[in-house]
Amino acid sequence: MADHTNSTGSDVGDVTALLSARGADLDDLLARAARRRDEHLEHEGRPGVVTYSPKVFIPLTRLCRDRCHYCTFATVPGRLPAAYMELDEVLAIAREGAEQGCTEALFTLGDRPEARWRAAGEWLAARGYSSTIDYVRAAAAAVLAETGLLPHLNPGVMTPDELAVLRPVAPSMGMMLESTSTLLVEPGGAHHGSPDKEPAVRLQAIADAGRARVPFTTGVLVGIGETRRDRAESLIALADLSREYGHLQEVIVQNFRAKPDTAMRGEPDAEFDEFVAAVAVARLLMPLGVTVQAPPNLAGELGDSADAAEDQALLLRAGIDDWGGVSPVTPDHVNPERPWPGLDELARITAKAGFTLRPRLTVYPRYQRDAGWIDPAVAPSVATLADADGLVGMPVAAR
Ligand SMILES: O=c1nc2n(C[C@H](O)[C@H](O)[C@H](O)CO)c3cc(O)ccc3cc-2c(=O)[nH]1
Ligand SMILES: C[C@H]1O[C@@H](n2cnc3c(N)ncnc32)[C@H](O)[C@@H]1O
Ligand code: MET
Ligand code: SF4
Repeated sequence: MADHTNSTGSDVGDVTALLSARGADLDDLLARAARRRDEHLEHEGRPGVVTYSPKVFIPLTRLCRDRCHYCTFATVPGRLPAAYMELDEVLAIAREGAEQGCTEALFTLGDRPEARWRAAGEWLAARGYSSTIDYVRAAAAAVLAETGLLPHLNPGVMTPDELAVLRPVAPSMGMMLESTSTLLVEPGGAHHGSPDKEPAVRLQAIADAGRARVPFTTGVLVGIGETRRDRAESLIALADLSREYGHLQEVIVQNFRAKPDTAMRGEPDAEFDEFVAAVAVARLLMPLGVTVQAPPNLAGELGDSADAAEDQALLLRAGIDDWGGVSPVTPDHVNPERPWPGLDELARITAKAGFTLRPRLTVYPRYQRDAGWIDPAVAPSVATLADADGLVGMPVAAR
């Protein structure tokens, strides 16, 4: 096999060419991707169904040892009331989510802040936690026990030991690959100063999650300075990991949106056609059974709901089958300037494209059906929320 051909036979050059499709070629690409999505939904036993996860967002800590140039989430101790949220604050958000019909508690946080910030280490030590991951475990266990919401853990790079510790308190976890580009870690690149964004480290962590049999969410961030070829390599790498371990339940294709207070504030947002082509290529490369997700709140010009609706329709044409977590309670703390569309609006746009919008759990139906994916300690919590299809049954508050 030639160097440029990966193990599953996708040629990096061919995939790169697909990513540059425009005009009639882009229309063809989208049509192929849409057919593949329909085949995927048929394969999963839910034809015509596009999903979302009703969630609350729990930003357990906004301190981080990394310095991604696009990120507005990470900050310094002086700008925060405390290094971490207290357990009662976490539970208050989860309880409100339960009342509003949410089934997911998304824990998204900075990577290993205690390695950089004294305030983080002190906060943890004062409460008897040995690390951020140790506190994530405690907070997820409390949410599960007190509210029934299912934790989806997105704490950055996890070691095999950490995956093992977290598995009993969460039916699913995730971490974006972002990109396989090593250039981004060099001076001037978006990942310079972010040791956890080293591509080899991230690929290893995703493989480790597969070996630990954790239903896993990953994806790529489009428009952070990577080339089309990098993007092709990134998506091929994810398809390969999916084939090897079977743990990739969903691949997120997320478009970079410049934030005012970040190093990349002056960079243009990802061009939408460029992004949509990446969504379609992700769909064509992933094995059947892998969901392709794009967030609805990063579509369209800020504040222009007609434009957002147009972009969302384009994402459905490009083969997505899921909108990710959408919250009636909390903002998207990663993209705080971008509010969630209302669920009625999202259902309308989804219906206009010919699909039914349905809520799902953090862990997809096939991982509930197949043995060995969900830890016995958390399986009853999943079963309580799931309907016969493995999607959301009754809202938590109604139980
Ligand atoms: O609201 C957000 N949710 C994000 N999610 C959550 C996602 O929308 C859902 O929680 C998952 O689909 C699980 O249901 C992520 C989850 C991951 O595992 C990895 C990355 C992300 C990124 C975001 C994000 O930027 N904003
Ligand atoms: C949680 C995930 O959010 C994504 N993320 C972080 N910052 C931005 C941004 N400015 N625009 C879009 N996505 C972003 C990264 O992919 C990260 O892994
Ligand atoms: C706001 S990013 C949240 C998760 C983690 N810090 C990562 O980048 O992977
Ligand atoms: S994107 Fe994640 S890892 Fe990077 S600085 Fe922000 S919180 Fe830290």
